[in-house]
Amino acid sequence: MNRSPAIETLPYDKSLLAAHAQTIADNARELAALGWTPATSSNFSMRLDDRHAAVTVSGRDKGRLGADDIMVVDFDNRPVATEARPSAETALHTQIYRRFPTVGAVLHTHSRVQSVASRLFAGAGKVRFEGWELQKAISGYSTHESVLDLPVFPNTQDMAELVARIDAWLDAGKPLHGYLIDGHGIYAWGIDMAEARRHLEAFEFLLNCELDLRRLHA
Ligand SMILES: CSCCC(=O)C(=O)COP(=O)(O)O
Ligand SMILES: [Zn+2]
Repeated sequence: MNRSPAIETLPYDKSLLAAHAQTIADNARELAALGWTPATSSNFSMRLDDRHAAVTVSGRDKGRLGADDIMVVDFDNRPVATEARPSAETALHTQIYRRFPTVGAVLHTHSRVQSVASRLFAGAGKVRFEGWELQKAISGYSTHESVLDLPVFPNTQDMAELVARIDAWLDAGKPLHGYLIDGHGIYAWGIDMAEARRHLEAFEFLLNCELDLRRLHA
C-alpha cells in the first residue's frame, strides 16, 4: 500500500522560528559581550504570530545560544511541541505581545547600570528622563523637550503579581516603552529586533547619564 509521508503539523511557521532563533542568538551574543547578561541572566523573545513567540530556554548562557536554546510558547505561556522549560519570566514577554499587537521582539537584560538604577529609583517608582536628545531614540518621541518615564516595579518571584502591576500601569492609560524591575534588570521591546535593540540601548545610555549626574552632584 502506498502510504503518504506523515505531514508535520505545527501551529507555527517552522522556517520563521529558525530565522528568529538565529536573530535572537546573534543579538544575545552581542548583548552578552557588553556584559549585560551575566551568569545566565536575561531572556529574549520574538513574535511568531498572533498566538506564539520564540523565547529563550530557561537557564542557558545567553552569550552562547544555539537553535536548541530557543523554543516556542503560546501566549498562555505553555511550551509548544517541546519538553524544554521556557524562561522563568516568559509571562512578562507574552504580556507585551498580548497588549501590543505590533510588538515583534522583547529584550530583558541585567546590566550593572540597569541594576543599580533600579535600586536608586525604586522609591520614586520611576525614572523620569527630561532634556536628553537620546529620548528621541524611543519611537514616538520627537524632541528632547518631551518627558519620558521608565517605571520601576518591585521585584517578585511571583510572575502573576508582576504581570498584574504592569497591567495596572497600562490600564491607567500611562505610556509604557520599557520598565525596570527593582534589583533585577530592564525590559524593552519594539516592532522588530532592531527597534527593540535601539530602545534597550537608549534606556541604558539614559540611565547611565542619570547615574553620572547623581555621582557628580554627590
Ligand atoms: C541567574 S538570573 C535569575 C533569573 C533571571 O532573572 C533571568 O533573567 C534569567 O532567567 P531565565 O529563566 O530566562 O534563564
Ligand atoms: Zn531577569
